Amino acid sequence: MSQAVLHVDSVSKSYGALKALNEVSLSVARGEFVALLGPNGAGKSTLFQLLTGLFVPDTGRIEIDTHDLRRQGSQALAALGVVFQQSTLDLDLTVRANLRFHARLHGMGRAARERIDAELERIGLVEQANSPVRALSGGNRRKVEVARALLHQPALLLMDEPTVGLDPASRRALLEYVHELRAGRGLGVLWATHLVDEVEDADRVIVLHKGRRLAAATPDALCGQAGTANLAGAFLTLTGETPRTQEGVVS
Ligand SMILES: Nc1ncnc2c1ncn2[C@@H]1O[C@H](COP(=O)(O)OP(=O)(O)OP(=O)(O)O)[C@@H](O)[C@H]1O
Repeated sequence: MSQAVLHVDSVSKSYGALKALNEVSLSVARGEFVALLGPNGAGKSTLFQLLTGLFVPDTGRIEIDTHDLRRQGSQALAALGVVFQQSTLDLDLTVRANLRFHARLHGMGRAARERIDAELERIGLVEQANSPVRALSGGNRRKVEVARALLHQPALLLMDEPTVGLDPASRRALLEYVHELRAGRGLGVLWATHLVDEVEDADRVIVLHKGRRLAAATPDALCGQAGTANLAGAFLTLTGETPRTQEGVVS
């Protein structure tokens, strides 16, 4: 496998008596799209909070683009782009102003303007650059968040349930867009979701359940291991929970 842009080694995190993550290990290689599939409460958000440095793991180790998050925090976080579950755009600022604010936070200086123009071009929103974010559709707002996360050219993109609240067409478009980015830029992607149909085209799927990593394999291998015809069946077999898709519960 090519060089890992994310390496999580035996990480645990408890809230009081509740073990939200129990010795979870995983990796993401450069140019790899890894789906983190888990039902509500599996520990996905907790893992993302550890990966973004908001919390510190009780035990275990996290490396981003070969930098230890604990000992080389600035370098590790500089290699990271994040799209959170809840939008963090300022709706009253223009698209460009939102991007400029992020560029300043990353100390991008003169490079910022060129990078902002390049990302606006890529997402096809050059004409909306000076419109307030509030005027954009939900799908386009998400694209602005991805563009923002990529401004400083990270090696790893974290997406925490990024399609929540989007209509089916916008969900598909966002997923396809991130798959293209991964292929075109050699970007490592960790995409957390509770929807099985979002992980079908992933290079690898990691199944997280009640804080434990139950499986990590290609979608085909996962079905093979579970002895099922599709991922929904594999998810049910592995977790005992009813799988969900964009359309709702799989019957
Ligand atoms: N700050 C907290 N204090 C106490 N318990 C928490 C806290 N945050 C999460 N938990 C618990 O830890 C477990 C994992 O939650 P987490 O939010 O990481 O899961 P998740 O997979 O992201 O689920 P969801 O999609 O519902 O957010 C759950 O049982 C949750 O109730």
